[in-house]
Amino acid sequence: MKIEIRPVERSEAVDYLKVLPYANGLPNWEPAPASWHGGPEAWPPPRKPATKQQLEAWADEVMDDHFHPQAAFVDGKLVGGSAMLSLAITVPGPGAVPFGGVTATGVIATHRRRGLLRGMMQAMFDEALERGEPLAALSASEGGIYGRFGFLPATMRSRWELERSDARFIDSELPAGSLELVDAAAARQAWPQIQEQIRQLQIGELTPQPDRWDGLSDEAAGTDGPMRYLVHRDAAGDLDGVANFRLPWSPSPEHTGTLVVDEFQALTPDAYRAMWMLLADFDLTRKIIAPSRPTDEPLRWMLRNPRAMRITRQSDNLWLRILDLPGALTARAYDTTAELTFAIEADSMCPRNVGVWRLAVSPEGATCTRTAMRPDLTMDIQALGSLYLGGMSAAVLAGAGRIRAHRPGAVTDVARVLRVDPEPFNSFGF
Ligand SMILES: CC(=O)SCCNC(=O)CCNC(=O)[C@H](O)C(C)(C)COP(=O)(O)OP(=O)(O)OC[C@H]1O[C@@H](n2cnc3c(N)ncnc32)[C@H](O)[C@@H]1OP(=O)(O)O
Repeated sequence: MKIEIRPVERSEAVDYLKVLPYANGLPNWEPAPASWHGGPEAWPPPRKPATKQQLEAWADEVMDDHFHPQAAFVDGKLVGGSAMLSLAITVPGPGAVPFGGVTATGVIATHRRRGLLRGMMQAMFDEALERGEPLAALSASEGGIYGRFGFLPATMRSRWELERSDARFIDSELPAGSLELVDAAAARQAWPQIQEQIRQLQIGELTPQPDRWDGLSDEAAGTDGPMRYLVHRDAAGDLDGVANFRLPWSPSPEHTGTLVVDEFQALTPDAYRAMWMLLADFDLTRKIIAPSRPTDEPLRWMLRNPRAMRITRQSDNLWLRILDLPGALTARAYDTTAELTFAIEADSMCPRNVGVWRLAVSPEGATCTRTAMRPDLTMDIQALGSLYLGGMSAAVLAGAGRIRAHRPGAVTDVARVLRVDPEPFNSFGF
């Protein structure tokens, strides 16, 4: 049996797509909005296998400059594929760091558990390092697969519900500014404007694909009901918030009167408050559901009864992997002056990360160099990826045995250096 792992050529791109679940009409994404919103939609959603024409069109897309597909061949037959998408993520600073986003991954059932994904992952890590991307990231289809490749969650997300009758606010006065329901064409214009400003402010947010909002429409899709679009303008008339929401139709009474907020971004606390005050008290609805939101949602603290906002699901969101340790740690900013020495004992896929490192940070910048000093702590490479954006608690990772302190206070020092507020969040995947 001859195994070959190498980049995909255009003549092989349709074969590459055919090993991926979505090309076969299978669900390939566990936490899809439909399953999260808990509405009447069947799960998995019905999907048709891709047509010949669709496959050819996608094949052209996968040869794009930002998409880097790898394939596994066994005795000359393409049996597995995985790809990295060159993207950027907002890090503390703020600034954006390029990363390789792992996506479109599958190995056919007869060839699984033989190391083919591991081989493709190694090839993608090596290519990302050559392109100068110090990080890799992904959304995981299953939680048990990607830890062994050095990934761990760095952002989380929550699904919550609120009964409309409980949506009473501590301050019921609407902030200055105006709300407007707009059509899809206006929403397609509003989203890139708002998202670009959010991206610069929100740690963990990703650079969107240029066509990200092309699909917004006023037409109904299945039982979902048509998407509705809400925008907010400040007192000067400048756009500062946008939301997409639906009122799903259903023959079953328990699903009627639900308002689902699929996307929501606000640039200011006033826009945030005004938009939620409208959406949470929408006539002819009984319940509001937000399927994918940051875990530190301020709306809870706008309510007279904070307990009324019920988290019904919490999940990992973006999994991060440090490929180039000094490159990654010096690419983000720090608002404190401190020094940390830490050891990474093992990293078989990126061996240059192994060693004892001295990280010296200040608001002016950071250096990260190898040192012969005794480390303050030892951590695994997964823990460092999880801590990198500032959202994960060092104490929790120490409690889990992923960080071992060699002097008192070392774990608290890591938290002081890396932690951010509010929590990092990416509002979409790839
Ligand atoms: C980022 C994304 O794109 S998410 C989408 C991922 N795709 C899917 O889930 C589609 C269905 N699954 C598949 O196609 C395949 O099982 C893949 C792509 C997930 C894994 O491909 P494989 O070639 O079988 O993985 P490979 O053999 O390299 O596995 C490496 C290790 O992961 C383990 N592993 C692989 N898949 C799984 C799994 N689903 N659950 C638990 N462990 C797994 C293997 O046992 C192996 O363990 P070891 O290193 O301890 O020996």
